[in-house]
Amino acid sequence: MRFRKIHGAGNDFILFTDPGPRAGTDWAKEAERLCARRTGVGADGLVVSRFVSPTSTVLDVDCFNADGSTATMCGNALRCAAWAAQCDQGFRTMQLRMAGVMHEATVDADSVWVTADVGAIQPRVLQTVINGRPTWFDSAHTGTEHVVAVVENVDAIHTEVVGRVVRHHKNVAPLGTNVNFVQHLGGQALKIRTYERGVEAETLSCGSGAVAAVVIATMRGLVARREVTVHNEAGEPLTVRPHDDHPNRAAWVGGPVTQTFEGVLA
Ligand SMILES: N[C@H](CCC[C@H](N)C(=O)O)C(=O)O
Repeated sequence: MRFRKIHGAGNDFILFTDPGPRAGTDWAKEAERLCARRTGVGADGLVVSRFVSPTSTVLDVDCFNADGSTATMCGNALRCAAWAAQCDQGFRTMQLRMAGVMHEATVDADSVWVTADVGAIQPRVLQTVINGRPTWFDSAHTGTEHVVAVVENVDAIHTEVVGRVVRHHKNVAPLGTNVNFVQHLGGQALKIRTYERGVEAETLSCGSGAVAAVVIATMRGLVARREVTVHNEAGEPLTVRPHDDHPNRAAWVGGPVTQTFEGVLA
């Protein structure tokens, strides 16, 4: 079976495009096996993308985290699936359905954009001590669970240590959460580090996390409600801007997509 190894601004995936019916495939188990960095292909997640019909521009996209859990939303996986569809079929705009939610996508020369729904926001959902300082996290649902702490310097944080504690905090049980640390760089620019649930590690970028960061930074008055650049560990920033038709309920997130290689499973 052929696959693409592809990343959206450093968030890397094993992507299967139109893999046929494959009725017996346990994709969750395959995600765990193939995402393993040493014994598999290595990735943050496994993505299966299928056109709903041969003539349609609608794709069904399933995303599994490296631990086999299902991601209800993954902005970077959607961006990678849209890039691949453009590459294979030539469509520049399409719709992508993930976990029953429809997303729009646009493929430009150097960026791939997808929409993320913005749901409930809960200020001060939990507090923990970071480097001796009590720090609040706000939550923002952007298709999946995210909490965001605004800090002075994201580079001073032991992301994996704090991320793991917050991810399991009783106030976000039983689902847990993705954990974002955000620094305001001034103007319309943020810097982010994300600990991802399901990968159980820091990833180099996170689309829905970038949207959550912008939602919280806007709520706190740090940035204005227009385009924001979100710098990440990959050094490949994502751009987040409000959706033109319903700016309070959805955002576009865009940035680079890179195919690293294609392969055939043994
Ligand atoms: N990296 C993803 C989010 C994955 C979410 C996943 N970790 C979960 O909540 O299950 C993104 O680009 O939006």
